[in-house]
Amino acid sequence: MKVIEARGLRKEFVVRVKAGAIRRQKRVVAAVDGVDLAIERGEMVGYLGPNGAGKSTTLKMLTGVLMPSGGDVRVCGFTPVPQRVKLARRIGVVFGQRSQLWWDLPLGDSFDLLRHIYRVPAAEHALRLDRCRDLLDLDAFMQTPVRQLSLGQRMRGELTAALLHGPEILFLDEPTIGLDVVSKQAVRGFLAELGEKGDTTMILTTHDLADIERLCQRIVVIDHGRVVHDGTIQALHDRYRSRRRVIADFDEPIQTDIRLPGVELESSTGTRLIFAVDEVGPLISQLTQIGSLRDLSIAEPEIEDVISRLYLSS
Ligand SMILES: Nc1ncnc2c1ncn2[C@@H]1O[C@H](COP(=O)(O)OP(=O)(O)OP(=O)(O)O)[C@@H](O)[C@H]1O
Repeated sequence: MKVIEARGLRKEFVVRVKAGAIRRQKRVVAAVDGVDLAIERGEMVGYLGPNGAGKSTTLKMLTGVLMPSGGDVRVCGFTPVPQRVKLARRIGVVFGQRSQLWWDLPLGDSFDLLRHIYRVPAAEHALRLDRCRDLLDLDAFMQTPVRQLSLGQRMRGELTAALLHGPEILFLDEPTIGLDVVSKQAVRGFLAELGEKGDTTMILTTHDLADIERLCQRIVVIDHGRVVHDGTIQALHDRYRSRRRVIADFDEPIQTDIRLPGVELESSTGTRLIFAVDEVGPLISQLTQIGSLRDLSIAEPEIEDVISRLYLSS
């Protein structure tokens, strides 16, 4: 069952641009320019794109914060802006840059208030909160006013706040931005576990590709407001012919003129040779013949490489 369906989704903004020394002219820019999106229940989708590509604007339209300029959109069967109140009960939102907590109240009091706002039965609320307290280690700062929390603590609080009413879809805009390594791992681990249960759909924007590798089976890449890729990470590697790297270290400085189909020498620095390869086997048998091999490692293609190539080419 599809929980998000968008066809030709579009958002235009009117901006003022310089036209001469003093004069400013109005110009219409399409931040989102005809996006089609169909997301099934339980999917975890990474929504990627360079700065200004239109990611946040899309999420704002899907969550009922912004009115689209064109196209059709349904989320959980609702049209987001006119049915925003009904939709709010079915979705959870975490915008890394903004808070849904009460700054002056202890974190735990924000959770109580949210229970009343969403009218969640006490037992259900307690069950979900217990789980978050446990998995996100909240106990040490439940009584701390939100304004005194560190960013990592606050983000764990934000995630909890977004989940207490049991949403079907979780929208996450940069959920790990600015977090240290440990907090990032805690947040990713928590989201991965939530995703594995299969009843929460997640759509997440991030510039941290480790989030995507850990969490998303599918990625949608947007640039200049248009979708330029929609599929698995593997499909992206296939499309851009991402190749594995073979790193060979020799006991003595070495030069080689190995020529094999699908093998390219990327760098040669003294005792180290680095190759980009389609197939590892034939190269390795040649390497063992040309010198005394000290160490050999094979690196899988980096998602960063392929995404940056995609941004550059679109
Ligand atoms: N309220 C607004 N008024 C005018 N232009 C806007 C407004 N909001 C966004 N834009 C423009 O729309 C485009 C898309 O912005 P958006 O915030 O959706 O990008 P993004 O992909 O989320 O970027 P980032 O990765 O930097 O957060 C940008 O060019 C931005 O300047």
